[in-house]
Parts: sequence; C-alpha cells; structure tokens
Amino acid sequence: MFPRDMIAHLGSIAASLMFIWAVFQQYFPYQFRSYIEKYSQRLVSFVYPYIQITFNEFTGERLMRSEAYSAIENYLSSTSSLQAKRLKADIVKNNQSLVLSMDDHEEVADEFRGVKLWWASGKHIAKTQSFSLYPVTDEKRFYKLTFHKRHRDIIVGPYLKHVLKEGRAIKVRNRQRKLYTNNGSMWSHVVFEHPATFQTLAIEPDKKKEIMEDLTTFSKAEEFYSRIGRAWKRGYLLYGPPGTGKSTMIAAMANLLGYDIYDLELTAVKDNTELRKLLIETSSKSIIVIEDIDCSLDLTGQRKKKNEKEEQEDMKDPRQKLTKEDHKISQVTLSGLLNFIDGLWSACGGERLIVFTTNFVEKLDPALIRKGRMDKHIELSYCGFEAFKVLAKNYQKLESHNLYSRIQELLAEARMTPAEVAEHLMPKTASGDPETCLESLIQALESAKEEARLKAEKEAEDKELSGQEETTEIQVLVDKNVRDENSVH
Ligand SMILES: Nc1ncnc2c1ncn2[C@@H]1O[C@H](COP(=O)(O)OP(=O)(O)OP(=O)(O)O)[C@@H](O)[C@H]1O
Ligand SMILES: [Mg+2]
Repeated sequence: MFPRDMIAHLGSIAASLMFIWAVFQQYFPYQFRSYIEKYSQRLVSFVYPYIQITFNEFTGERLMRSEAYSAIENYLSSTSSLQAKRLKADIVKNNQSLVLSMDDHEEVADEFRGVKLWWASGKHIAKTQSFSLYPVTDEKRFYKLTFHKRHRDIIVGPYLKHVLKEGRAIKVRNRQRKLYTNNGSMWSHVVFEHPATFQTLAIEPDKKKEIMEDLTTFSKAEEFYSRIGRAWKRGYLLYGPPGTGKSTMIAAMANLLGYDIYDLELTAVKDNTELRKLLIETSSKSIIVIEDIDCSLDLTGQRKKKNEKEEQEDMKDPRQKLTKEDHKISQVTLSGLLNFIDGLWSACGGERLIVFTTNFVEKLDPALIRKGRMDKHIELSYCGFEAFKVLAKNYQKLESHNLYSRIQELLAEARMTPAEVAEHLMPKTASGDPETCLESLIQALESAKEEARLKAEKEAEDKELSGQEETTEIQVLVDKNVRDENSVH
C-alpha cells in the first residue's frame, strides 16, 4: 500500500467529520458556518496533502472523446505494460500491431524530474432507463492523477505538457499513415505502405547520415522555429537523372519521420485559389510532394514564345493539342506556387516538408529554389561503389566478393543509375546465384563504358570539325576584309 493511501484513510475520516458538520450546519448562523467551513478545509488539506485531477473519457455537451484522455491512454501504455497486472489489448495500424493499455481500476506510478505521482484508471457505471430485456449500462471511464500538493506547479505545468506531447507522439507512431493524391481540388487517400527506408537506400553513407540528421533535427525543432519566428516547415529539392532514387527517398523520409505524404499533381489544379485550398487541407506531420516540377507547369518564369510555324505544327498533332488544352485548364502561376511554399498560408499547421523533384535542376526558376524556399538541395546521381555495396547487400545479401574490385573500377568509369544496377542484382531464379548477377552487371558496365568512350570520341571529332569550320569561316572573313580594304585603297 502506498503511504499516500494511509493518508487517504485519514482524509476520509476528515471528510466524515465534514459530513457531520454539514448535517449540523443548518442550525448555525451563516457567518459562523463559513468560518467553520474554512477551517475544516484547511484541516482536510493538512491531513490529506494530495491533489487529484480527473480526466474523463468523454467531455462536452456532445460527448466528444477527450483528446487529453486518449493522449494519456497512449502515454500510459508504455508505463502500464511494465507495471500493471491487468491489461487491455487493442489492435492498431490496420491489424498489424498490438497495443496494451491498463485495464479499469488499475494503478501505476510515474516519476517526473524526481517527483513521484500516481495514475489510476476507473469507471463510473450509470444504469440508464431502458425497457430492453438486457440491462444497458453507461460506462464512463476516467484517469485520475494524484500528486503531492507541493509539486502542483511542476505537475500541472511541465509534466502534463510532457504527457500530452508524448501521448500524441505515440499515437502518431501507431497510426496508419496515408498517401494523399489530389483530383482537382480534392484530396483522396490510400494507405501508405512503401517499404523503402534509409537503410535500403543506396547513396553515399556520409550523405545519407547528413540527410537523416537534417530530417530528425527538423522534426524535433518545434520550439526552435517558434523562437526564431519562422513557420515550422522545410523545403527539399531532389534532383538527378531518372532512376537515381528521388521517389524512393521521399518514401524513406516519410517512413523515417512517420509522416503522411501529399502527392500534389499540379497539372490537375485549376488555379492559385484551388492550390491554396489544397494546402489548407493538408495536415501537419506530412510531406507535400511535387514530382517533376519542371514538367508540371511552365514555371521557368520566362515563358518562351513559340513562333507561329511551330504552333501550327503542334496543332496538327492531336496529342499536342490535348496537352495544350491541359495547360490552358491549369492556371497556377509561379507566384501562386511561391505563395504556396512560403506565403502566409503556408504557416497554418506546421511540421511539414515540401519536396520538389526534377531531372533538370538548371531548368527551374532560381526564385523557386532559392535558400529559404528549398532549404536543402540534394543531388542524387549515378551509382558509386558505396551505393552499389548497399544494393548488393539488399538484393543478394552479399557483404563482399572477389568481383567487387572490378566493379569498383568500372563504376568509376561508366555511368549507371542505381535503378539499372538494382535490375542486374535482382535474383533471376529461385536459387539466385549472386555470381551470375555480378557478372551480368560487369558485362553491362563494360558495354556502358565502351558506349561512353565512343560517344566521347564522336563528340571530340564533332568539336574538331566545327572548330575547323569556324577557322575557315574566320579565314574567309579576314580574306574578304583584306580584299575590301584593298579595293578601297
Ligand atoms: N538510390 C537508390 N537506392 C535504392 N534503390 C534505388 C535507388 N535509386 C533507384 N532505386 C531503385 O530504382 C527504382 C526507381 O527509382 P526511383 O523511382 O526512386 O527513381 P527516381 O529518381 O524517382 O526516377 P524519376 O526521375 O524517373 O522519377 C526504384 O524502384 C528503386 O528500387
Ligand atoms: Mg520519381
């Protein structure tokens, strides 16, 4: 029994005394009664120095489930599974994992900054009037927090804040995450279950570490962002050739931080107003993604005017006509998009990442990707040896092999994307011989290297030719000038 419980008995004695006073109080004059009440309260608080706070499961007139109650429930799930003897189990994450919480009328102790306190779960049962054959009971669950009154400030302030924050974080970790896509100005979602993680992502280890640290620092920086007066959001620009892992990295980011993904299809957004509406509807703890930003819209700022002939050519091709009409429908402008990223609207909610991907970073308007908008620019490039080792480990469970040194040499000379390397490493048969895969990769690398050599040779030849042509042109000009001058004289 907690020492607190013994005191609780004394407390109940004091309460009985109060009851006796209550019976007799009507016989005493008003002033005398309030005098006695004041002193009896003091007596109770002296004998029973603990404070209790009750958190009911349902609150308000419409009996909404209290957010505080569910946060406490989540918070206590970790403590109670260690301490309580009777637990309740529930299934979360789309039937994937089991969460334990303490059963009714259980009690667990907790400690915060050296202060001890107790949580108890309980329920009130109110029998409702019903003519049904089966008795209907109305159960009202609650958590009761008990602590010594001298710790009032620390418990009511920092401790409860900590409980609510932790509880919400546990809820986020346990929830089923979503992948949203927009159909015009409406979001619809499916369950997000991409298996990519940073562990399976094939990029240079130092770069990987840096990106992971950047992300986790961001996710914990709520106080920092509010102190410096900036909206809690961060922009990432992922650029590189197709098949280098840009989309895979976004999935890994969402899995690392436990965020939802909003995959924004800009061409389906009618205008800036619709874009703003979509943004307002996104929740916090999410990644807003615009893939292939250079293709989504003409955002280069300087819209190149096509000449008439070119336009006529385009209109002959029905597919071109279609894309033209598509572009006509979407009137999202560069300034609309910039407003979306860092206008006042972007500050509602918080804890959001905005990720753009592109194959051609040089095509983008500098205003769109300047620091502060796209805070971090990440280049994903051709497969290096370190990235290859990650892929070989993932696909073939290989730590090392005598063919590795040859592959290392070839990777330094030939350019191959991680997607292509992964394709060679994919087990082709059930038995999946790693050596065959590595050999096929070596062959592919050798032909890529040969191709690159031929291409470079051709380019050099072309350059030489054009150089020669240029010098002849200059020579012709010089000759002409000399002739002209002579004719003048
Ligand atoms: N760095 C990488 N690490 C692990 N797997 C990768 C990597 N890059 C590519 N892959 C593999 O190749 C496939 C294609 O990659 P992904 O879709 O991420 O490329 P991308 O850069 O988004 O290409 P695009 O520019 O065409 O959209 C993925 O299914 C993934 O398995
Ligand atoms: Mg992609």
